Amino acid sequence: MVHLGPKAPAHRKGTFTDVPDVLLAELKSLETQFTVSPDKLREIVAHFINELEKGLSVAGGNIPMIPGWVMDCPTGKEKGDYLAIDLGGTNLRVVLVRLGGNRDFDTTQSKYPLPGYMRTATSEQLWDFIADCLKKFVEEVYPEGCDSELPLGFTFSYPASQNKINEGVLQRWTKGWDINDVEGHDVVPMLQKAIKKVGVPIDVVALINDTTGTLVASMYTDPETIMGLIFGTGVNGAYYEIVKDIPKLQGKLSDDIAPDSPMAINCEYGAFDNELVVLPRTKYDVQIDLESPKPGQQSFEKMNSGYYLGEILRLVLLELAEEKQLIFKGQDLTKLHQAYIMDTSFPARIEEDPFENLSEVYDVFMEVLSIETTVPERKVIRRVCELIGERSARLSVCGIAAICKKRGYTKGHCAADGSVYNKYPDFKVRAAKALRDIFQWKDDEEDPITIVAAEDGSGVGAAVISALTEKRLKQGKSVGLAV
Ligand SMILES: Nc1ncnc2c1ncn2[C@@H]1O[C@H](COP(=O)(O)OP(=O)(O)O)[C@@H](O)[C@H]1O
Ligand SMILES: O=P(O)(O)OC[C@H]1O[C@@H](O)[C@H](O)[C@@H](O)[C@@H]1O
Repeated sequence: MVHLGPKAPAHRKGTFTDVPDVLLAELKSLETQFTVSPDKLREIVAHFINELEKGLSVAGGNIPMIPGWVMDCPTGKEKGDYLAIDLGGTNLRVVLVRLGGNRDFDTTQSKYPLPGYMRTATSEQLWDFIADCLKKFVEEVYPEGCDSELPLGFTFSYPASQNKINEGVLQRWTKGWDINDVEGHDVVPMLQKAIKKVGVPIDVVALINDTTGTLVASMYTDPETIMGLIFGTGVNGAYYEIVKDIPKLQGKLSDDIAPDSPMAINCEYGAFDNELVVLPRTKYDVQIDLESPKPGQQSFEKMNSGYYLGEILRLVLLELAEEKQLIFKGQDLTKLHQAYIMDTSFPARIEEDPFENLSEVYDVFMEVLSIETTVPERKVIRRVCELIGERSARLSVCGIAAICKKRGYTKGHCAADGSVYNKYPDFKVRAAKALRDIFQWKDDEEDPITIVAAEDGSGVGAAVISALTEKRLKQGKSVGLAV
Protein backbone atom coordinates (compact mmCIF):
# COMPACT_ATOMS: atom_id res chain seq x y z
CA MET A 1 0.00 0.00 0.00
CA VAL A 2 1.59 3.30 -1.05
CA HIS A 3 1.03 5.96 1.58
CA LEU A 4 0.60 9.19 -0.37
CA GLY A 5 0.21 11.26 2.76
CA PRO A 6 -2.18 14.22 3.03
CA LYS A 7 -3.02 15.75 -0.32
CA ALA A 8 -1.92 19.38 -0.80
CA PRO A 9 -4.99 21.64 -0.52
CA ALA A 10 -6.60 22.27 -3.89
CA HIS A 11 -6.14 25.74 -5.34
CA ARG A 12 -8.58 28.16 -3.67
CA LYS A 13 -11.95 28.88 -5.24
CA GLY A 14 -11.57 32.45 -4.06
CA THR A 15 -15.21 33.58 -4.19
CA PHE A 16 -16.09 37.18 -3.34
CA THR A 17 -19.76 36.66 -2.43
CA ASP A 18 -19.18 37.82 1.17
CA VAL A 19 -17.26 40.98 0.19
CA PRO A 20 -19.33 44.21 0.51
CA ASP A 21 -20.15 45.97 -2.80
CA VAL A 22 -18.33 49.15 -1.77
CA LEU A 23 -15.13 47.12 -1.33
CA LEU A 24 -15.68 45.31 -4.63
CA ALA A 25 -15.93 48.73 -6.30
CA GLU A 26 -12.56 49.71 -4.79
CA LEU A 27 -11.07 46.45 -6.08
CA LYS A 28 -12.40 47.20 -9.57
CA SER A 29 -10.67 50.59 -9.50
CA LEU A 30 -7.42 49.01 -8.31
CA GLU A 31 -7.64 46.41 -11.07
CA THR A 32 -7.85 49.21 -13.64
CA GLN A 33 -4.88 51.01 -12.09
CA PHE A 34 -2.62 47.95 -11.81
CA THR A 35 -3.47 45.99 -14.96
CA VAL A 36 -0.93 46.31 -17.81
CA SER A 37 -2.53 45.23 -21.12
CA PRO A 38 -0.60 43.52 -23.95
CA ASP A 39 -0.85 46.73 -26.00
CA LYS A 40 0.56 48.76 -23.12
CA LEU A 41 3.40 46.26 -22.69
CA ARG A 42 4.28 46.60 -26.35
CA GLU A 43 4.18 50.41 -26.10
CA ILE A 44 6.55 50.27 -23.11
CA VAL A 45 8.93 47.91 -24.93
CA ALA A 46 9.09 50.18 -28.00
CA HIS A 47 10.15 53.09 -25.79
CA PHE A 48 12.53 50.83 -23.84
CA ILE A 49 14.43 49.97 -27.04
CA ASN A 50 14.91 53.65 -27.84
CA GLU A 51 16.11 54.28 -24.30
CA LEU A 52 18.64 51.43 -24.47
CA GLU A 53 20.03 52.99 -27.67
CA LYS A 54 20.09 56.43 -26.05
CA GLY A 55 22.05 55.05 -23.09
CA LEU A 56 24.78 53.85 -25.47
CA SER A 57 24.94 57.18 -27.31
CA VAL A 58 27.45 59.97 -26.57
CA ALA A 59 24.62 62.17 -25.29
CA GLY A 60 23.30 59.42 -22.96
CA GLY A 61 19.79 59.05 -21.58
CA ASN A 62 17.89 57.78 -18.52
CA ILE A 63 19.37 54.27 -18.68
CA PRO A 64 23.14 54.34 -17.85
CA MET A 65 24.17 51.38 -20.10
CA ILE A 66 27.55 50.91 -18.38
CA PRO A 67 30.29 49.03 -20.29
CA GLY A 68 31.52 46.33 -17.91
CA TRP A 69 34.97 45.64 -19.55
CA VAL A 70 34.14 41.96 -19.99
CA MET A 71 35.16 41.55 -23.62
CA ASP A 72 35.31 37.80 -23.95
CA CYS A 73 32.61 35.21 -23.61
CA PRO A 74 33.48 32.41 -21.18
CA THR A 75 34.70 29.22 -22.88
CA GLY A 76 33.80 26.96 -19.95
CA LYS A 77 37.50 26.05 -19.68
CA GLU A 78 38.32 28.70 -17.06
CA LYS A 79 40.03 27.16 -14.03
CA GLY A 80 41.31 28.13 -10.55
CA ASP A 81 40.33 29.40 -7.07
CA TYR A 82 38.80 32.84 -6.82
CA LEU A 83 37.20 34.81 -3.98
CA ALA A 84 34.05 36.78 -4.64
CA ILE A 85 31.98 39.13 -2.55
CA ASP A 86 28.44 40.17 -3.38
CA LEU A 87 27.14 43.40 -1.88
CA GLY A 88 23.41 43.26 -2.69
CA GLY A 89 20.51 45.28 -1.38
CA THR A 90 19.80 42.94 1.53
CA ASN A 91 22.76 40.62 2.10
CA LEU A 92 26.55 40.44 1.80
CA ARG A 93 27.84 37.11 0.52
CA VAL A 94 31.44 35.87 0.50
CA VAL A 95 32.17 33.00 -1.87
CA LEU A 96 35.24 30.89 -2.63
CA VAL A 97 34.84 29.56 -6.18
CA ARG A 98 36.84 26.67 -7.61
CA LEU A 99 36.40 26.68 -11.40
CA GLY A 100 36.86 23.15 -12.76
CA GLY A 101 37.57 24.10 -16.38
CA ASN A 102 34.87 21.88 -17.83
CA ARG A 103 31.83 24.14 -17.42
CA ASP A 104 31.87 22.98 -13.78
CA PHE A 105 32.60 24.62 -10.46
CA ASP A 106 32.45 24.20 -6.69
CA THR A 107 31.64 26.95 -4.21
CA THR A 108 32.06 27.51 -0.48
CA GLN A 109 30.15 30.50 0.84
CA SER A 110 28.88 32.48 3.83
CA LYS A 111 26.00 34.97 3.86
CA TYR A 112 25.99 37.99 6.20
CA PRO A 113 22.67 39.89 6.44
CA LEU A 114 23.37 43.59 6.17
CA PRO A 115 22.66 45.33 9.51
CA GLY A 116 19.56 47.55 9.33
CA TYR A 117 21.65 50.73 9.89
CA MET A 118 23.93 49.91 6.93
CA ARG A 119 21.78 51.74 4.33
CA THR A 120 22.57 55.06 5.99
CA ALA A 121 25.85 54.25 7.77
CA THR A 122 29.14 56.03 7.18
CA SER A 123 31.34 55.01 4.28
CA GLU A 124 33.98 53.69 6.70
CA GLN A 125 31.39 51.52 8.51
CA LEU A 126 30.39 49.97 5.19
CA TRP A 127 33.90 49.06 4.02
CA ASP A 128 35.00 47.93 7.50
CA PHE A 129 31.91 45.67 7.71
CA ILE A 130 32.81 44.05 4.39
CA ALA A 131 36.49 43.66 5.33
CA ASP A 132 35.53 42.07 8.67
CA CYS A 133 33.25 39.56 6.92
CA LEU A 134 36.08 38.76 4.48
CA LYS A 135 38.52 38.23 7.36
CA LYS A 136 36.07 35.91 9.15
CA PHE A 137 35.50 33.92 5.94
CA VAL A 138 39.20 33.59 5.02
CA GLU A 139 40.02 32.44 8.58
CA GLU A 140 37.22 29.84 8.34
CA VAL A 141 38.25 28.51 4.92
CA TYR A 142 42.03 28.79 5.38
CA PRO A 143 42.47 27.98 9.11
CA GLU A 144 46.22 27.52 8.56
CA GLY A 145 46.35 30.91 6.79
CA CYS A 146 46.94 31.39 3.05
CA ASP A 147 50.45 32.05 1.76
CA SER A 148 49.60 33.61 -1.62
CA GLU A 149 47.45 36.65 -2.36
CA LEU A 150 43.86 35.72 -3.25
CA PRO A 151 42.33 37.35 -6.37
CA LEU A 152 38.90 38.79 -5.57
CA GLY A 153 35.96 39.69 -7.81
CA PHE A 154 33.84 42.38 -6.15
CA THR A 155 30.17 42.20 -7.15
CA PHE A 156 28.80 45.65 -6.40
CA SER A 157 25.07 45.75 -7.17
CA TYR A 158 24.78 49.50 -7.74
CA PRO A 159 25.29 51.73 -10.83
CA ALA A 160 29.06 52.25 -11.00
CA SER A 161 30.87 53.74 -13.99
CA GLN A 162 33.99 51.87 -15.05
CA ASN A 163 36.90 53.11 -17.13
CA LYS A 164 38.58 49.77 -16.43
CA ILE A 165 37.61 46.43 -14.92
CA ASN A 166 39.06 47.08 -11.46
CA GLU A 167 37.41 50.44 -11.01
CA GLY A 168 33.85 51.44 -10.12
CA VAL A 169 32.77 55.04 -9.56
CA LEU A 170 29.37 54.92 -7.86
CA GLN A 171 26.91 57.01 -9.90
CA ARG A 172 24.16 56.94 -7.25
CA TRP A 173 22.89 54.69 -4.51
CA THR A 174 19.67 52.79 -5.21
CA LYS A 175 17.31 50.51 -3.20
CA GLY A 176 16.99 52.96 -0.32
CA TRP A 177 20.74 53.26 0.29
CA ASP A 178 22.09 56.70 1.18
CA ILE A 179 25.67 56.47 2.53
CA ASN A 180 27.68 59.70 2.32
CA ASP A 181 31.10 60.15 0.66
CA VAL A 182 30.77 57.25 -1.77
CA GLU A 183 28.81 58.63 -4.75
CA GLY A 184 31.22 59.96 -7.36
CA HIS A 185 34.11 57.96 -5.91
CA ASP A 186 35.89 54.76 -7.01
CA VAL A 187 34.82 52.09 -4.49
CA VAL A 188 37.70 49.68 -5.30
CA PRO A 189 40.44 51.62 -3.42
CA MET A 190 38.00 52.13 -0.52
CA LEU A 191 37.48 48.37 -0.21
CA GLN A 192 41.18 47.59 -0.80
CA LYS A 193 42.16 50.00 2.01
CA ALA A 194 39.72 48.37 4.47
CA ILE A 195 41.03 44.90 3.51
CA LYS A 196 44.61 46.02 4.09
CA LYS A 197 43.56 47.36 7.51
CA VAL A 198 42.34 43.91 8.64
CA GLY A 199 45.43 42.25 7.16
CA VAL A 200 44.01 39.61 4.79
CA PRO A 201 46.05 38.92 1.57
CA ILE A 202 43.42 39.81 -1.02
CA ASP A 203 43.77 41.70 -4.33
CA VAL A 204 40.58 43.20 -5.85
CA VAL A 205 41.13 42.29 -9.54
CA ALA A 206 37.64 43.07 -10.88
CA LEU A 207 34.54 45.01 -9.95
CA ILE A 208 31.38 43.71 -11.56
CA ASN A 209 27.67 44.24 -11.39
CA ASP A 210 25.60 41.24 -10.30
CA THR A 211 23.77 41.17 -13.62
CA THR A 212 27.06 41.02 -15.56
CA GLY A 213 28.15 38.23 -13.23
CA THR A 214 24.85 36.44 -13.80
CA LEU A 215 25.28 36.72 -17.58
CA VAL A 216 28.85 35.37 -17.54
CA ALA A 217 28.28 32.64 -14.93
CA SER A 218 25.23 31.34 -16.79
CA MET A 219 27.04 31.42 -20.12
CA TYR A 220 29.92 29.44 -18.50
CA THR A 221 27.53 26.53 -17.98
CA ASP A 222 24.88 27.23 -20.67
CA PRO A 223 26.04 28.62 -24.06
CA GLU A 224 22.42 29.48 -24.98
CA THR A 225 22.43 32.28 -22.41
CA ILE A 226 21.63 35.65 -24.03
CA MET A 227 21.29 37.89 -20.96
CA GLY A 228 21.72 38.01 -17.19
CA LEU A 229 18.85 39.36 -15.06
CA ILE A 230 18.20 40.19 -11.40
CA PHE A 231 14.73 40.36 -9.90
CA GLY A 232 15.74 40.87 -6.27
CA THR A 233 15.84 43.92 -4.03
CA GLY A 234 16.31 45.81 -7.28
CA VAL A 235 15.86 45.01 -10.96
CA ASN A 236 18.46 45.10 -13.70
CA GLY A 237 19.85 43.27 -16.71
CA ALA A 238 23.10 42.73 -18.57
CA TYR A 239 23.85 41.49 -22.11
CA TYR A 240 26.71 41.43 -24.63
CA GLU A 241 26.66 44.41 -27.00
CA ILE A 242 29.02 44.68 -29.99
CA VAL A 243 31.70 47.34 -29.54
CA LYS A 244 31.00 49.03 -32.89
CA ASP A 245 27.37 49.55 -31.76
CA ILE A 246 28.43 51.55 -28.69
CA PRO A 247 28.85 55.16 -29.94
CA LYS A 248 30.05 56.45 -26.56
CA LEU A 249 33.13 54.16 -26.74
CA GLN A 250 34.20 55.08 -30.27
CA GLY A 251 37.76 56.49 -30.40
CA LYS A 252 38.40 55.58 -26.77
CA LEU A 253 39.63 51.98 -27.12
CA SER A 254 43.02 50.36 -27.70
CA ASP A 255 43.59 48.53 -30.99
CA ASP A 256 43.46 45.16 -29.24
CA ILE A 257 39.68 45.61 -28.89
CA ALA A 258 38.27 44.91 -32.37
CA PRO A 259 35.03 46.68 -33.45
CA ASP A 260 33.16 43.36 -33.57
CA SER A 261 34.30 42.40 -30.04
CA PRO A 262 31.60 41.60 -27.52
CA MET A 263 31.28 44.01 -24.56
CA ALA A 264 29.16 43.17 -21.54
CA ILE A 265 26.78 46.02 -20.74
CA ASN A 266 25.36 46.54 -17.26
CA CYS A 267 22.16 48.29 -18.35
CA GLU A 268 21.04 49.62 -14.97
CA TYR A 269 17.55 49.69 -16.50
CA GLY A 270 15.90 50.23 -13.12
CA ALA A 271 16.26 53.85 -14.24
CA PHE A 272 14.13 53.30 -17.35
CA ASP A 273 11.65 56.11 -18.06
CA ASN A 274 12.60 58.45 -15.23
CA GLU A 275 11.09 61.01 -17.62
CA LEU A 276 7.76 59.15 -17.16
CA VAL A 277 6.84 58.95 -20.84
CA VAL A 278 5.15 55.52 -20.80
CA LEU A 279 5.23 53.99 -17.30
CA PRO A 280 1.66 53.50 -15.92
CA ARG A 281 2.41 54.89 -12.44
CA THR A 282 -0.31 54.92 -9.77
CA LYS A 283 -0.58 57.42 -6.93
CA TYR A 284 1.06 54.77 -4.70
CA ASP A 285 4.13 54.68 -7.00
CA VAL A 286 4.27 58.49 -6.94
CA GLN A 287 4.17 58.52 -3.13
CA ILE A 288 6.93 55.87 -2.85
CA ASP A 289 9.10 57.88 -5.22
CA LEU A 290 8.56 61.19 -3.40
CA GLU A 291 9.26 59.60 0.00
CA SER A 292 12.40 57.77 -1.22
CA PRO A 293 15.94 59.14 -0.66
CA LYS A 294 16.25 59.63 -4.44
CA PRO A 295 13.00 61.06 -5.86
CA GLY A 296 12.83 60.96 -9.66
CA GLN A 297 15.34 58.10 -9.90
CA GLN A 298 14.81 54.35 -10.57
CA SER A 299 11.20 54.89 -11.72
CA PHE A 300 10.96 51.47 -13.36
CA GLU A 301 12.58 49.66 -10.40
CA LYS A 302 10.28 51.31 -7.88
CA MET A 303 7.24 49.78 -9.59
CA ASN A 304 8.37 46.17 -9.61
CA SER A 305 11.37 45.23 -7.45
CA GLY A 306 11.56 43.37 -4.15
CA TYR A 307 12.44 46.42 -2.08
CA TYR A 308 9.16 48.14 -3.00
CA LEU A 309 6.36 45.59 -3.54
CA GLY A 310 5.53 45.29 0.16
CA GLU A 311 5.49 49.08 0.51
CA ILE A 312 3.06 49.45 -2.42
CA LEU A 313 0.76 46.97 -0.65
CA ARG A 314 1.02 48.91 2.60
CA LEU A 315 0.02 52.20 0.95
CA VAL A 316 -3.01 50.64 -0.75
CA LEU A 317 -4.21 49.03 2.50
CA LEU A 318 -3.59 52.20 4.51
CA GLU A 319 -5.77 54.17 2.07
CA LEU A 320 -8.58 51.57 2.27
CA ALA A 321 -8.36 51.52 6.07
CA GLU A 322 -7.80 55.18 6.92
CA GLU A 323 -8.91 57.44 4.07
CA LYS A 324 -11.83 55.25 2.93
CA GLN A 325 -12.58 53.59 6.30
CA LEU A 326 -13.50 50.35 4.53
CA ILE A 327 -11.27 47.81 6.28
CA PHE A 328 -9.67 47.16 9.70
CA LYS A 329 -12.41 49.18 11.46
CA GLY A 330 -11.56 49.75 15.14
CA GLN A 331 -8.10 48.23 14.70
CA ASP A 332 -4.88 49.89 15.87
CA LEU A 333 -3.14 51.00 12.63
CA THR A 334 0.10 52.15 14.29
CA LYS A 335 2.23 49.46 12.70
CA LEU A 336 0.49 49.83 9.33
CA HIS A 337 1.74 53.43 9.37
CA GLN A 338 5.36 52.27 9.59
CA ALA A 339 7.04 52.67 6.17
CA TYR A 340 8.63 49.50 4.74
CA ILE A 341 7.33 47.39 7.63
CA MET A 342 6.32 44.82 4.98
CA ASP A 343 9.08 43.41 2.83
CA THR A 344 8.12 41.50 -0.31
CA SER A 345 7.95 38.22 1.55
CA PHE A 346 4.71 39.65 3.01
CA PRO A 347 2.61 39.74 -0.23
CA ALA A 348 4.40 36.54 -1.26
CA ARG A 349 3.14 34.72 1.83
CA ILE A 350 -0.35 36.13 1.23
CA GLU A 351 -0.43 34.90 -2.37
CA GLU A 352 0.77 31.47 -1.25
CA ASP A 353 -2.05 30.96 1.26
CA PRO A 354 -3.94 27.88 -0.06
CA PHE A 355 -6.90 28.05 2.32
CA GLU A 356 -10.41 29.29 1.49
CA ASN A 357 -10.55 31.29 4.74
CA LEU A 358 -6.96 32.55 4.17
CA SER A 359 -5.93 31.57 7.68
CA GLU A 360 -2.25 32.12 6.86
CA VAL A 361 -3.09 35.71 5.94
CA TYR A 362 -4.84 36.06 9.31
CA ASP A 363 -1.63 34.93 11.04
CA VAL A 364 0.62 37.23 9.03
CA PHE A 365 -1.47 40.31 9.82
CA MET A 366 -1.64 39.43 13.52
CA GLU A 367 2.10 38.67 13.76
CA VAL A 368 3.48 41.64 11.84
CA LEU A 369 0.80 44.34 12.07
CA SER A 370 -1.23 43.32 15.19
CA ILE A 371 -4.35 43.70 13.02
CA GLU A 372 -7.19 41.18 13.27
CA THR A 373 -8.69 40.70 9.79
CA THR A 374 -12.09 39.33 8.70
CA VAL A 375 -12.46 36.78 5.91
CA PRO A 376 -13.82 39.35 3.39
CA GLU A 377 -10.94 41.71 4.26
CA ARG A 378 -8.46 38.89 3.70
CA LYS A 379 -9.95 38.18 0.27
CA VAL A 380 -9.54 41.84 -0.69
CA ILE A 381 -5.97 41.87 0.65
CA ARG A 382 -5.17 38.75 -1.36
CA ARG A 383 -6.56 40.29 -4.56
CA VAL A 384 -4.54 43.48 -4.04
CA CYS A 385 -1.38 41.35 -3.67
CA GLU A 386 -2.20 39.54 -6.91
CA LEU A 387 -2.60 42.85 -8.74
CA ILE A 388 0.73 44.17 -7.43
CA GLY A 389 2.51 40.86 -8.07
CA GLU A 390 1.10 40.48 -11.59
CA ARG A 391 2.04 44.04 -12.54
CA SER A 392 5.57 43.47 -11.22
CA ALA A 393 6.05 40.33 -13.31
CA ARG A 394 4.57 41.91 -16.46
CA LEU A 395 6.60 45.12 -16.24
CA SER A 396 9.75 43.16 -15.31
CA VAL A 397 9.98 41.42 -18.68
CA CYS A 398 9.89 44.65 -20.70
CA GLY A 399 13.67 44.91 -20.31
CA ILE A 400 14.08 41.37 -21.61
CA ALA A 401 11.95 42.04 -24.69
CA ALA A 402 13.70 45.35 -25.40
CA ILE A 403 17.17 43.76 -25.29
CA CYS A 404 16.04 40.86 -27.50
CA LYS A 405 14.50 43.19 -30.08
CA LYS A 406 17.48 45.52 -30.00
CA ARG A 407 20.03 42.69 -30.44
CA GLY A 408 17.84 40.71 -32.83
CA TYR A 409 17.66 37.68 -30.54
CA THR A 410 14.84 35.37 -31.66
CA LYS A 411 15.63 32.58 -29.22
CA GLY A 412 17.70 31.87 -26.12
CA HIS A 413 17.83 31.60 -22.34
CA CYS A 414 17.43 34.69 -20.15
CA ALA A 415 19.23 33.72 -16.94
CA ALA A 416 17.48 35.20 -13.91
CA ASP A 417 18.31 35.37 -10.20
CA GLY A 418 17.03 37.22 -7.12
CA SER A 419 14.43 36.44 -4.49
CA VAL A 420 11.51 37.86 -6.45
CA TYR A 421 12.28 35.55 -9.39
CA ASN A 422 13.10 32.59 -7.15
CA LYS A 423 10.48 33.02 -4.45
CA TYR A 424 7.56 35.21 -5.49
CA PRO A 425 4.54 32.98 -6.24
CA ASP A 426 3.61 32.76 -9.93
CA PHE A 427 6.29 35.28 -10.94
CA LYS A 428 7.67 32.83 -13.51
CA VAL A 429 4.27 31.96 -15.00
CA ARG A 430 3.21 35.61 -15.11
CA ALA A 431 6.52 36.69 -16.65
CA ALA A 432 6.35 33.99 -19.35
CA LYS A 433 2.77 35.02 -20.19
CA ALA A 434 3.86 38.66 -20.48
CA LEU A 435 6.63 37.67 -22.92
CA ARG A 436 4.02 35.82 -25.00
CA ASP A 437 1.81 38.92 -24.96
CA ILE A 438 4.70 41.09 -26.16
CA PHE A 439 6.04 38.77 -28.89
CA GLN A 440 2.57 37.38 -29.82
CA TRP A 441 3.96 33.85 -30.25
CA LYS A 442 1.44 31.29 -31.60
CA ASP A 443 -0.31 29.27 -28.87
CA ASP A 444 0.92 25.97 -30.27
CA GLU A 445 4.47 27.33 -30.49
CA GLU A 446 7.08 26.50 -27.83
CA ASP A 447 8.37 29.75 -26.23
CA PRO A 448 11.58 30.48 -28.21
CA ILE A 449 12.82 32.93 -25.54
CA THR A 450 12.60 31.63 -22.00
CA ILE A 451 13.53 32.88 -18.54
CA VAL A 452 15.61 30.26 -16.74
CA ALA A 453 17.28 30.00 -13.34
CA ALA A 454 20.72 31.61 -13.45
CA GLU A 455 23.97 30.30 -12.12
CA ASP A 456 25.37 32.16 -9.13
CA GLY A 457 26.34 35.35 -10.93
CA SER A 458 27.65 37.23 -7.93
CA GLY A 459 29.91 34.36 -6.94
CA VAL A 460 30.77 32.22 -9.96
CA GLY A 461 30.29 35.14 -12.33
CA ALA A 462 32.77 37.25 -10.41
CA ALA A 463 35.21 34.31 -10.45
CA VAL A 464 34.88 33.69 -14.20
CA ILE A 465 35.30 37.40 -14.92
CA SER A 466 38.39 37.49 -12.70
CA ALA A 467 39.74 34.52 -14.68
CA LEU A 468 38.93 36.21 -18.03
CA THR A 469 40.59 39.41 -16.79
CA GLU A 470 43.75 37.60 -15.62
CA LYS A 471 43.96 35.93 -19.05
CA ARG A 472 43.69 39.26 -20.89
CA LEU A 473 46.30 40.85 -18.63
CA LYS A 474 48.68 37.92 -19.27
CA GLN A 475 48.15 38.45 -23.04
CA GLY A 476 48.94 42.14 -22.57
CA LYS A 477 45.42 43.06 -23.70
CA SER A 478 43.60 46.10 -22.34
CA VAL A 479 40.90 45.81 -19.70
CA GLY A 480 39.62 49.36 -19.93
CA LEU A 481 39.70 52.60 -21.89
CA ALA A 482 42.90 53.35 -23.79
CA VAL A 483 45.24 55.14 -21.42
N1 LIG B 1 9.37 35.10 -0.36
C1 LIG B 1 9.74 36.18 -1.05
N2 LIG B 1 9.17 36.44 -2.23
C2 LIG B 1 9.55 37.52 -2.94
N3 LIG B 1 10.47 38.40 -2.54
C3 LIG B 1 11.05 38.18 -1.37
C4 LIG B 1 10.74 37.06 -0.56
N4 LIG B 1 11.52 37.11 0.53
C5 LIG B 1 12.27 38.23 0.42
N5 LIG B 1 11.96 38.87 -0.72
C6 LIG B 1 12.52 40.13 -1.21
O1 LIG B 1 13.70 39.86 -1.93
C7 LIG B 1 14.63 40.94 -1.72
C8 LIG B 1 15.98 40.31 -1.43
O2 LIG B 1 16.42 39.83 -2.68
P1 LIG B 1 17.72 38.90 -2.79
O3 LIG B 1 17.89 38.64 -4.25
O4 LIG B 1 17.57 37.77 -1.86
O5 LIG B 1 18.87 39.77 -2.15
P2 LIG B 1 19.76 40.91 -2.86
O6 LIG B 1 18.76 41.82 -3.50
O7 LIG B 1 20.50 41.53 -1.73
O8 LIG B 1 20.65 40.23 -3.86
C9 LIG B 1 14.12 41.79 -0.59
O9 LIG B 1 13.68 43.02 -1.14
C10 LIG B 1 12.91 41.04 -0.07
O10 LIG B 1 11.82 41.93 0.16
O1 LIG C 1 20.79 42.02 -6.43
P1 LIG C 1 20.02 43.24 -6.05
O2 LIG C 1 20.48 43.87 -4.80
O3 LIG C 1 18.55 43.01 -6.10
O4 LIG C 1 20.37 44.31 -7.22
C1 LIG C 1 19.69 44.35 -8.46
C2 LIG C 1 19.96 45.69 -9.10
O5 LIG C 1 19.48 46.69 -8.21
C3 LIG C 1 19.65 48.02 -8.74
O6 LIG C 1 19.10 48.94 -7.85
C4 LIG C 1 21.13 48.32 -8.93
O7 LIG C 1 21.31 49.64 -9.45
C5 LIG C 1 21.74 47.30 -9.88
O8 LIG C 1 23.14 47.51 -10.00
C6 LIG C 1 21.47 45.89 -9.37
O9 LIG C 1 21.90 44.96 -10.36
